[in-house]
Amino acid sequence: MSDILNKIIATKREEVATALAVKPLAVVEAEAAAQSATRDFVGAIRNKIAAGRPAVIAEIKKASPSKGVIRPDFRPAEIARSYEQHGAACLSVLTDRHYFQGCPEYLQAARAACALPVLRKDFMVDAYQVAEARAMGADCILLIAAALNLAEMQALEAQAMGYGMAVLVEVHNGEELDVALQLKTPLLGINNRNLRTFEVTLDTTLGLLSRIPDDRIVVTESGILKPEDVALMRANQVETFLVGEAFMRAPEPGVELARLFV
Ligand SMILES: O=C(O)c1ccccc1NCC(=O)[C@H](O)[C@H](O)COP(=O)(O)O
Repeated sequence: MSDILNKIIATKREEVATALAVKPLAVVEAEAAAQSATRDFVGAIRNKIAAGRPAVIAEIKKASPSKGVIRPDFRPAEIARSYEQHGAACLSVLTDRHYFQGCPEYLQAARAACALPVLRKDFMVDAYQVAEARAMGADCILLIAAALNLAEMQALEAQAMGYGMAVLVEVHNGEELDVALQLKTPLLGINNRNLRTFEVTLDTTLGLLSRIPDDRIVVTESGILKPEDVALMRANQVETFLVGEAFMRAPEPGVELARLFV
């Protein structure tokens, strides 16, 4: 249990146990079922690509384990509006409190401020969190292959899809990719950041590309900082991007989105 990903996963299991004692799963499931319809996360990405534009999943995060506080003056609703105004396809909102200084209320505020579909960016280890994600309004969840086995991912994927949510499955190496490709979701994220060492290289995406079937949408995640990074990915037919830090450090995040993705 020494690396950060293992620590985060251990914290998540504790959080679920605590939450279950306060609010039973059946109650959260009822809240999830009472939510209004999901927004089409995959459709929003496909529409951008069909229009010849890169599809940007624009992240809203205050802090991270590798970078500390990134955006001290943090206003999720304003950021969401700025992203929408400047052409984001979707949002990704950190809801983890302990490591990212996020919370469910940030997701709710961001989603209420715009019409974009929203990913609950958190570390899913239990069915309880999937129900919670829908109950807070999320349109998509993240499954990290480094943190789950195939049976766990399949069960969480089926549950999410049962709620009408999309699933972004995330890998960092070929072994994880082999497992992830057994899921149904078309959204295949390649995280350029090693979540155990924090090392970031875009070669991670480039190295796995040839192994991904054409029916998947590759999402390159982390470390996209400048127009040259975007150009490199697009030259390799990667058209979907998950970007956080570069936008979060800019005075107006949407303006930076437009600058990076000209
Ligand atoms: O970013 C971290 O420090 C981190 C540590 C442990 C687990 C996950 C972590 N980050 C999540 C992400 O991968 C990023 O938020 C996302 O891909 C955006 O990356 P960036 O554009 O580099 O902010």
